[in-house]
Amino acid sequence: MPDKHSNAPEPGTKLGSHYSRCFGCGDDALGGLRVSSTVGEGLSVTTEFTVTDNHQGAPGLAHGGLLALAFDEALGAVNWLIGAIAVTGRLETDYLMPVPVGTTLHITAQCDGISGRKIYTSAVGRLGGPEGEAAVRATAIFIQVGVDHFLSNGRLEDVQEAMHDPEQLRAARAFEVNP
Ligand SMILES: CCCCC/C=C\C/C=C\C/C=C\C/C=C\CCCC(=O)SCCNC(=O)CCNC(=O)[C@H](O)C(C)(C)COP(=O)(O)OP(=O)(O)OC[C@H]1O[C@@H](n2cnc3c(N)ncnc32)[C@H](O)[C@@H]1OP(=O)(O)O
Repeated sequence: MPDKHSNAPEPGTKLGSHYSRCFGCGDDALGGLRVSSTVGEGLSVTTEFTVTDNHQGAPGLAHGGLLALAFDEALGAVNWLIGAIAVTGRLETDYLMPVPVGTTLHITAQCDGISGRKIYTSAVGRLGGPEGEAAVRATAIFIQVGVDHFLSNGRLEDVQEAMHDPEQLRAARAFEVNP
């Protein structure tokens, strides 16, 4: 297990968005999920995702791909706690129960271990409250990358815009990154 980063936020802290145009958590992403994660105990976070009319895959039911997105976001937020910049290498989801429109999925995500650049994470999403029945489970492997991953692969105009966004700089500082 990795150590918690010395500058990791305290339990109960809302992490905010890591990028304002992120379709999972950003305020500037049209139609995005806008989920936010809160630091939990140890190397865990909690994330709530309320399913709306816009998230349907079948009548009245959430689309599995959007649920996977919410989990990608929750699992990715765990990396804040260990101060690692990482991208999703693998994401696996188990859909245990249908998730109806109007319900809130209470996701708890945690770090399970680290090996070289690989960060192993897992999460469960419950309906009806944080102690409710498990509806979705997910595991993911994040791969640690340097900031050059974004600088050399991202679209230049978006990278430049992000570098002038004070919120992005705040997120980058949390990772001791100087963009
Ligand atoms: C402009 C300033 C930006 C500043 C940013 C600042 C802060 C960022 C902050 C915040 C983050 C906070 C929250 C995040 C919330 C949500 C996150 C969403 C994340 C995403 O949504 S992100 C998009 C989807 N994601 C991709 O777009 C990845 C595309 N991909 C690649 O870019 C490469 O593929 C890469 C880099 C993954 C690896 O490439 P590579 O060449 O660097 O490394 P290599 O292949 O050598 O692998 C090294 C070791 O990882 C193992 N490994 C590799 N791939 C694996 C896989 N798929 N499954 C299992 N293990 C895998 C190997 O087996 C080896 O393991 P071993 O060492 O044991 O052999």
